[in-house]
Amino acid sequence: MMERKRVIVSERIAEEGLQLLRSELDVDYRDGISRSELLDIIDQYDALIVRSVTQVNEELVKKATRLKVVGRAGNGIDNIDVDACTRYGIIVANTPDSNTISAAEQTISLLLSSVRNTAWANDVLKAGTWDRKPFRGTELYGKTVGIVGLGRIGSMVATRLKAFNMNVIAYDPYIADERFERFGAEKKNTLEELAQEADIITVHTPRNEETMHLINEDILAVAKNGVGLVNCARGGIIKESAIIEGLESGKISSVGLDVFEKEPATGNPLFNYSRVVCTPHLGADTYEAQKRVGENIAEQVILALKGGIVPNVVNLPSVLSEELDYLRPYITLAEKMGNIYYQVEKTPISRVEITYSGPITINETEMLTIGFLKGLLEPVLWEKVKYVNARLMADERGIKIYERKEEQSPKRYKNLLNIKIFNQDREMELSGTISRARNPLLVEINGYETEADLEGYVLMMQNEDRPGVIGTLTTALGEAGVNIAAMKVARKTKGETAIMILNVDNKIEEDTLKALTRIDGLIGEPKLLHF
Ligand SMILES: NC(=O)C1=CN([C@@H]2O[C@H](COP(=O)(O)OP(=O)(O)OC[C@H]3O[C@@H](n4cnc5c(N)ncnc54)[C@H](O)[C@@H]3O)[C@@H](O)[C@H]2O)C=CC1
Ligand SMILES: O=C(O)CCC(=O)C(=O)O
Repeated sequence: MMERKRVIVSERIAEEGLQLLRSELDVDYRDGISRSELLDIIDQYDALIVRSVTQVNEELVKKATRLKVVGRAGNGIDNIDVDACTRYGIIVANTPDSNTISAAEQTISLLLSSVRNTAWANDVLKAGTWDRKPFRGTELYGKTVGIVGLGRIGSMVATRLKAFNMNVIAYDPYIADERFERFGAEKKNTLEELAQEADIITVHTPRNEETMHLINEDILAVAKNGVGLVNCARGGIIKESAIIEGLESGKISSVGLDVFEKEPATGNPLFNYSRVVCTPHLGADTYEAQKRVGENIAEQVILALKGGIVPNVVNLPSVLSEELDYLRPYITLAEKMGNIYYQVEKTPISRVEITYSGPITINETEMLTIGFLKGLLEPVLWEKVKYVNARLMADERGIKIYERKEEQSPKRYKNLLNIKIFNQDREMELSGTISRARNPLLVEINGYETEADLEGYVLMMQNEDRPGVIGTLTTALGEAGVNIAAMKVARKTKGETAIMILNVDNKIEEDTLKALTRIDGLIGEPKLLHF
């Protein structure tokens, strides 16, 4: 029986996700495991599932010799060194759509409770004082909310706040104008412009070098007096020391925070301010979101361990799942075409030119190129090359890749992949498509037209185009106990050279291959390829 793959789950995920994992994998559920223990044992696992606390950095990845996939049960990936994972060929997958509704609702909750002093009043009342004076709040009606980052969550916040009759303005330099229109947000070209007009600013960007302390003293200096702030994205996007300054000066009148510069946050100086409402990173903590997140990450990790192409891989181009279903056979085709070169040649490659043609070009073809590169490098790098690091590895080897798309296929096949591989002396040219049964088909090699299945063992050789050569070869194979499943012969000009491509049922031993070279009329060494 095949040994089950092992996954360690280092933070709390929903039971539904755990159940799914247990149906296929050996699961170690170690919520809250110490860093040192995780570092000690990580080399025993094929997969790691984390939330926002576990730091998946180079230190961990280096020790994780078996690790194939890191599943981020959630959205933000700022606790994961994606580049390090990519270098080590580890897939990073997350669940970007599973908790966005909850995060948007938590934003609204923090916004309302901060402008109405709900948490502060709650504390005072429960401590025994009935007093209404200090807690007078402000309405949202007719006010302006400034949304920084109009992505998945920012746009949900926009549509929800419209229902409060708020005027929505937004700053997001990376999206098309059409998106502002779609969510009824007035576009602001600079953060300063947004700050000057907003009564409340809420941030919904990822945290990175560019967005760390995005809202700082300088932005607050141009903001309206009495501005409200909400951060349900990542700690530090609004600079905490600037918030304190603004609260002290009266510039800021309310703050809602779900996230902090340092988490877990205990004893944060912001906790001393009554006008600051805080929650311990609860944006995604609803039953619904956690069920979705848990199930989704479990599905992706299982799929990744089976070698499948996973929908939300962070270190691969994103492809919609319906698109992926259509592209999958072409990715396999590209991978198998790539697999040919180093099984036939031993010379380093300088350049590859790939032309995609036909209706397939409407789609994002990046995954096909990645599949090709993975297949290309596999015979030399074995298991070290994965989809996630294939481009990087090709780059490290100085292989330049040029890609083109043509609407019309130049041949009778609807969709065609034409690949030219150049080494210092010559070029190998391959064309391929997929068959009706959606299997990979090589339709041309170095100008010889053929139709060969790239499956199992494939024998390729050149021969003189004259009577008797094929017969002698097939007899020799038969005598060696090799069964031929399919055979294609192709020539360019009658009487010159031809090529033969044979699908055979079993591996051909070295001695038999050597013996074939002695057949009169065969040119060069026959090559046995395996797919
Ligand atoms: N509190 C919580 O529990 C949760 C927090 N989050 C956090 O919410 C944030 C947003 O998540 P999504 O909406 O899913 O991300 P998203 O990727 O869909 O949207 C982010 C938007 O920010 C924009 N952006 C990037 N840099 C910017 C900049 N310098 N200025 C203005 N806009 C910029 C992008 O163009 C994009 O439209 C992330 O930081 C995520 O980690 C997500 C889920 C739960
Ligand atoms: O609850 C969590 O794991 C954190 C959620 C979050 O911040 C995210 O998904 O980005």
